Amino acid sequence: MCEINTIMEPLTDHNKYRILEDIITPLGRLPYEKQLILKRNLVRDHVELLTKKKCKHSRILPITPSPVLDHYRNKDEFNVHMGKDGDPKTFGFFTGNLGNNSVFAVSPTHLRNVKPEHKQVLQVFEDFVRKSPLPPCYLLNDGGYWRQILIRSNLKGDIMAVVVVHPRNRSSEEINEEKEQLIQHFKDNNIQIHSLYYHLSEHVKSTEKNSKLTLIHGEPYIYEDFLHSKFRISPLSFFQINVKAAEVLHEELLQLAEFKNTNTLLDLCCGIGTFSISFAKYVRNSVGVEQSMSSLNDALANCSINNVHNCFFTLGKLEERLSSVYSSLENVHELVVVLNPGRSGVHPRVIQLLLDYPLVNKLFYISCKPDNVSTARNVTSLLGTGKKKIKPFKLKAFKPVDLFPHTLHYEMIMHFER
Ligand SMILES: C[S@@+](CC[C@H](N)C(=O)[O-])C[C@H]1O[C@@H](n2cnc3c(N)ncnc32)[C@H](O)[C@@H]1O
Repeated sequence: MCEINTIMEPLTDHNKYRILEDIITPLGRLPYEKQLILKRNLVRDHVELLTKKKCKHSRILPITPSPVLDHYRNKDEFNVHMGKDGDPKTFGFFTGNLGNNSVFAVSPTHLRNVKPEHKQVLQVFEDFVRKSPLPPCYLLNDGGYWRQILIRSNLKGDIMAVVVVHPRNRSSEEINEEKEQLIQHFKDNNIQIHSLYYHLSEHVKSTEKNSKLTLIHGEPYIYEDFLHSKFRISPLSFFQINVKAAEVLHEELLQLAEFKNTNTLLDLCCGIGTFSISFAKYVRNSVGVEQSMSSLNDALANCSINNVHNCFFTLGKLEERLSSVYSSLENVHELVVVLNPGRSGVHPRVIQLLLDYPLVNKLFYISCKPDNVSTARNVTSLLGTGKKKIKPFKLKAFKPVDLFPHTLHYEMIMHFER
């Protein structure tokens, strides 16, 4: 599924790159110091929204800047649509207005947060698709084939690409021929792809559960050096997009958490295990919960790669697994919870389970979208349900970290205790 960036100004072939910059990197023309001042004010607004103006501003710690400003995105999804120049096989971000049927794909060429290597892979892939006799797929029922390319990379420059196509009723011979030609095309253009996958998907949102992902060239994984560990990343696993700033986020959390070697860390929404594994040496043990099989398998592999033996991981949705995780905990003295869900927060049941469990007294809620309504609901519930028997949490501090320079986004660590 792809987001459409709605615009007011009519899009033309001349203004398309500027408009895309204004949408994706709206702060990009300001010096970084000014961007941080603006974000500081944004953080205050969000804190007022989250706490209904009840929080003292002194609890808001200064925003930590990102150590890298440009070309930091290690993952991009480019979808196909009509280009403003009339080319029906244009890959990029969708811009326009669904209401009057004027959606166009605009190439990321001018975006300063996108890596040049990603732009180059995209360009070579788009050339291939434009020469292909197979049509683009804008809608699931339009008979088209080419849909999307997902490009990710590590700091070393290894590239992983996932080409998403709609198989229709094309024969496997025809699809295999397309795959071979694509591999050859990348070689002919001197593009080295470390891992090249093909994803046959008949669904709006292509996931590991609903459709088949096949490695067609190279190695199955890329690896990233992160803090003092090494992390395996599968094509559909979550990994923070700005690696160097994510390291800063982990360091900030480490300072706030003041872990003791008697602590058990509950790493909720643990992804490929970066919190558990990075903090393994500071705590007695940790338990991670994650709903994505691909991320969880990476987390397990990452423990062995890093020789870590005190982290345990369990697969499932938090709202379904948390009670049994509590039951499995043995000799726990002090729990520290790190909850790091996606932009829409967690199910209210998760918050209730956290409130109900007497050993949860220190909790860090990390959000990339603190102004989201569901996140705000999660925070409000943690601060008090109105039920007398349940002790609510207090907010000790807000620590924003800028993971997304030039955009209006940042990560917020919210420190709760009771
Ligand atoms: C923002 S990512 C954070 C991952 C990890 N903490 C990190 O920093 O790399 C959110 C993760 O939560 C997982 N997730 C989202 N909702 C979940 C749920 N209800 N139960 C378990 N995991 C969930 C997603 O699959 C994703 O891997």
